[in-house]
Amino acid sequence: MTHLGNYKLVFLGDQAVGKTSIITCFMYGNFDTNYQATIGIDFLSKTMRHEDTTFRLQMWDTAGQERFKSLIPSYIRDSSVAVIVYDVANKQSFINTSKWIEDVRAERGNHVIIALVGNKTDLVHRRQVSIEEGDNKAREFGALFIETSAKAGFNIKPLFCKIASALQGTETVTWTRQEDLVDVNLRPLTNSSHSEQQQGNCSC
Ligand SMILES: Nc1nc2c(ncn2[C@@H]2O[C@H](COP(=O)(O)OP(=O)(O)OP(=O)(O)O)[C@@H](O)[C@H]2O)c(=O)[nH]1
Repeated sequence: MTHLGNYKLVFLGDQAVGKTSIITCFMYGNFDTNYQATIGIDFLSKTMRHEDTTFRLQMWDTAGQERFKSLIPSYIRDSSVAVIVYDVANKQSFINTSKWIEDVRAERGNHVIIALVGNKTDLVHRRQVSIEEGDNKAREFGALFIETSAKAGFNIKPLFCKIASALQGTETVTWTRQEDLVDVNLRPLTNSSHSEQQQGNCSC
């Protein structure tokens, strides 16, 4: 049976890691090399279909700049998903994800899906964070994990499919079992990295 879920997603992470670019790629299938810092918080919404469910995703794109930090906690409080982004070519942005994850857990406990996202995989020769490091941190914090390139349109749709699968899981199980279910549900999707996903194509 088709039904509609309404979910709030908050995008967090350091300045210039690619939060806006990931959302723009997902929404419009394009990429802008010019950097325009997000001022405060931006809002976009998109409806996506996953299996027999239609999801309305309300996406809150936060600014990585320090001066806007005070705005963020109220958006964390309201969201059922936190997408925490780092740049695989910027080690410090990866280190700083721990603080974001801790903030989200402190506010929402287990009542939140956290997706850790290593962006800019196209910067192959500048990589400072391995897939293993990303995966280990995600496991440590009970988060989903995926690497993306907004520039190449790589793994962007699968990121949102992973999130949709996890949200579907939360409808049928209690929160304490959520992490088990996410593991089981998402295993087939983790293989999607063998080929670059075309924008608009959803592998799930
Ligand atoms: N090479 C490469 N560059 C990217 C990628 N994603 C984003 N960028 C570039 O990185 C810069 C910052 O991207 P944004 O999407 O604005 O980053 P942000 O995290 O939203 O930044 P704030 O709004 O300051 O928090 C821009 O110049 C983008 O073109 C990517 O996957 N690969």
